[in-house]
Amino acid sequence: MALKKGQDIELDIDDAAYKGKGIGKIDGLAVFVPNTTPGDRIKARILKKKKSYAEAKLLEVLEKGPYRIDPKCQHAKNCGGCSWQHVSYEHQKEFKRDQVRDHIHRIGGLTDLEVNPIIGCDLPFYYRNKMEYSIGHKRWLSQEEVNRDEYVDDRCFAVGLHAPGRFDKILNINECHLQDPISYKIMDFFRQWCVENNIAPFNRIDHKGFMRNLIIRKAYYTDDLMVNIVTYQDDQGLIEPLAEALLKEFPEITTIINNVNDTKSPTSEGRYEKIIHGPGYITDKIGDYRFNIDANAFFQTNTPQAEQLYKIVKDFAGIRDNDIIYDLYCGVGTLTIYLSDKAKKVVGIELEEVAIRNAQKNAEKNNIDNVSFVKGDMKDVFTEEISDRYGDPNCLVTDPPRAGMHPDVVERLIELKVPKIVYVSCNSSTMARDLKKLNEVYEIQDIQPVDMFPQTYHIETVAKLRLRT
Ligand SMILES: C[S@@+](CC[C@H](N)C(=O)[O-])C[C@H]1O[C@@H](n2cnc3c(N)ncnc32)[C@H](O)[C@@H]1O
Repeated sequence: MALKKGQDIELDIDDAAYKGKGIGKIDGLAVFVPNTTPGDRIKARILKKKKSYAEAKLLEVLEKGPYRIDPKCQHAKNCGGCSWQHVSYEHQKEFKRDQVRDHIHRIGGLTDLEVNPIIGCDLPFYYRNKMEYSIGHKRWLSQEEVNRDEYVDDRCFAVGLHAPGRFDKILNINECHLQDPISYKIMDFFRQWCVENNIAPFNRIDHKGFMRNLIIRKAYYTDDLMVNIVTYQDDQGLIEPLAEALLKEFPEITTIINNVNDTKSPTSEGRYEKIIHGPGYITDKIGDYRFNIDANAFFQTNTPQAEQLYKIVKDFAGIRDNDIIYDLYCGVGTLTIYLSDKAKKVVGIELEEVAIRNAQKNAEKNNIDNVSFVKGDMKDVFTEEISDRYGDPNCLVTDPPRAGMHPDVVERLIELKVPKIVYVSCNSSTMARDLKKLNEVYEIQDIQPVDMFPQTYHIETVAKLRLRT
């Protein structure tokens, strides 16, 4: 049967594909369908047809597969935030491990290597320490509303998450189970207050309006709770009564910030910020170290699981007293600092100026004096010059962004012949590509997936490498 765009089909889902989609086959052609799980029999509509695959949207589950459960959240079907809430957590973990194994074997060519069972999260919900809600003047319609085939007014003060792939439409939510429930309660109160007080949502098309984002950060180990209101103008006459109302309703709030982004750029980081209440930051902990987290600072979003991840990195690094460790792509230096207690010296390298400044502040706050930070693009700064300044590393940790390491950086690692390497990755496909090359010189001894983001398809993987003798 020749499939066509717009055609409705019935399909058995046989496997879980990358990015949380289910996959079934029609006449040998793979069809990818979000919100499905192996064992489901479904009705779906073809959205895209290519030579070697098709993409479809779910219309109806005709028979539920054995892994399917009812999602906790009423928005799960329409929200891009969670792609696997309809799958039991036990099976989410299995699917994630299968994905890592598939990448390591198929892309990395390391077919003899087994992948360890995934380290799951004790808290499969309410684990995020930060939620960034977007505000818009139009809401995303649910599938049911679209199917009703009648006009629905989508204009409103919408607060929630962006609809998948849309910068101008917001899925207007009133619950989200990824952060402590106080987060969506604050969001709900905030929306109601703005509507009652005629505050205009920011319109991303004509760049008019006032409210742009609401960001909530809640520390895991302390009671610190930050509300960061991102606006298009600096108008304290509007912000102050809102802050007062928030503090009256939620006395748990420890700090309120107003970030003013008066540019057209969609970023939630303001050109400047004002502290409306409290110290302007929250404090959280990883291991024995404390970190002050500003409104715009990066911090690992799942605090207890970041600690699990760092413990594995430390274990795979097998640190000795005299080790000089390089921490490539160090971000704000949390891992650099975590690794510093036993090593002689740890050198963090990172592209972003602001992250480097935060890393230095974090080291000072924790009284750590055996760490240094270098700013620059890895492919340009990770050179002999750094070795001349700090000594050749005998242990190296690398935690690149999703794209993996630049080929020049991989080449440099091959040249350097570091005795011990630990590779941390949020994208096992690019990690597998890099490991394939590194395998020429380094033996890949262990692959450990860690689930930092339950309900989503994201997965962290840690690999242990040793120089071949
Ligand atoms: C996955 S994060 C690292 C997180 C960090 N290891 C931690 O545990 O918090 C990747 C980091 O790489 C940085 N980065 C991205 N491209 C880079 C490049 N070309 N050179 C150096 N750093 C880069 C990003 O700014 C980001 O901080």
